[in-house]
Amino acid sequence: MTRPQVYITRRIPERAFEVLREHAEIKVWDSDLPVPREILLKEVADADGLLCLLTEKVDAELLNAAPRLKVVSNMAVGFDNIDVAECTRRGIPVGNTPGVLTEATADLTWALLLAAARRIREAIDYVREGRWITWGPMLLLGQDVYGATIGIIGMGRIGTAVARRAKGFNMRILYHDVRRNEAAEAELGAVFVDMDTLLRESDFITIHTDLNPSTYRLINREAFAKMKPTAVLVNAARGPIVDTEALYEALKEGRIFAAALDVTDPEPLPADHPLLQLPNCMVVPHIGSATVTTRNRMAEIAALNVLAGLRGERLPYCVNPEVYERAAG
Ligand SMILES: NC(=O)C1=CN([C@@H]2O[C@H](COP(=O)(O)OP(=O)(O)OC[C@H]3O[C@@H](n4cnc5c(N)ncnc54)[C@H](O)[C@@H]3O)[C@@H](O)[C@H]2O)C=CC1
Ligand SMILES: O=C(O)C(=O)CO
Repeated sequence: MTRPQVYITRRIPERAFEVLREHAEIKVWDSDLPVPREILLKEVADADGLLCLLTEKVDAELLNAAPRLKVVSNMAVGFDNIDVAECTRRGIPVGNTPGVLTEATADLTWALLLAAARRIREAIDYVREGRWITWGPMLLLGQDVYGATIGIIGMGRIGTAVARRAKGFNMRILYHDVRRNEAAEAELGAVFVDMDTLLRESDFITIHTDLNPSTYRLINREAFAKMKPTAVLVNAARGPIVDTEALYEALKEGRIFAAALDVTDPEPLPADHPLLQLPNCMVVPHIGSATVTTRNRMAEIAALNVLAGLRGERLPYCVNPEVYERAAG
């Protein structure tokens, strides 16, 4: 019997290969850089399963090039790179990797929040550049975190994990979401507010929504105009949720204190991008889930999703479960 073919779009942790090896023929784009689109379109021609990353656009063009595809498995929790409706229309289940990266991403969010509040990037440059002559009463003054107000936009898995850490800093926790999170309200004393209140009252604003039409450029010029001049913005969700030009203006003109970004629009940000020249902006290269354990677990779940899809079983983590209702109906 011929074995199913799986295409993996990047070098990923070995754990994925351990799960799949005895069940499928695996072909991998064995590189740390993304597979060029024209090669991807050729490689999926005989693929039964696709294990891809957030850097690959899975759209009608790709699906047309992959007539045998039975499953698309994203090694990420976010799936805005995938045309899920088109996959569903074609009866293809789509998998993602929720939960296992929640704590790592919340940790990174806090690393960014603290570093931006206390101007750590500027402080490191200051020492490296040999400018550290003495203790300075007015040197590199930042913002207090302990006891401040944090505003969390998107109180899902990661938003809630960020809020848990905020409890340890004795913070007042505000949140906004399209639905109430009563568990977070009960456990953490988080207070549900409208966006305006969150923007006006928060000392720290941190974004944890998925990217969808309602969150695209949610943080725009009008939003920045409502923030405190001492506010710190953190984005570890998706770049396009923040309007980059509006952010640049707000930082440059001192309308907010600082920003720290794990994700950008465009992504990657070119090395000569004006945002990177600003002392009050800190950017890291989308490393929210980048710990050894987390990436191993993401690879494992992504592979288990592929395996289930190849066998015609329900994916352990499926973003379009309606695909099964269609099949049953
Ligand atoms: N920087 C990184 O490396 C990582 C980034 N992410 C991003 O974080 C996102 C969130 O992940 P999870 O917490 O696991 O997802 P989740 O689905 O548990 O939480 C997302 C929350 O956003 C809310 N939401 C959606 N639209 C909204 C709107 N217009 N206004 C307010 N709230 C809205 C949802 O109701 C939900 O509660 C992912 O979709 C992904 O894009 C996730 C992991 C790592
Ligand atoms: O999982 C995601 O959505 C990421 O952004 C990377 O872990």
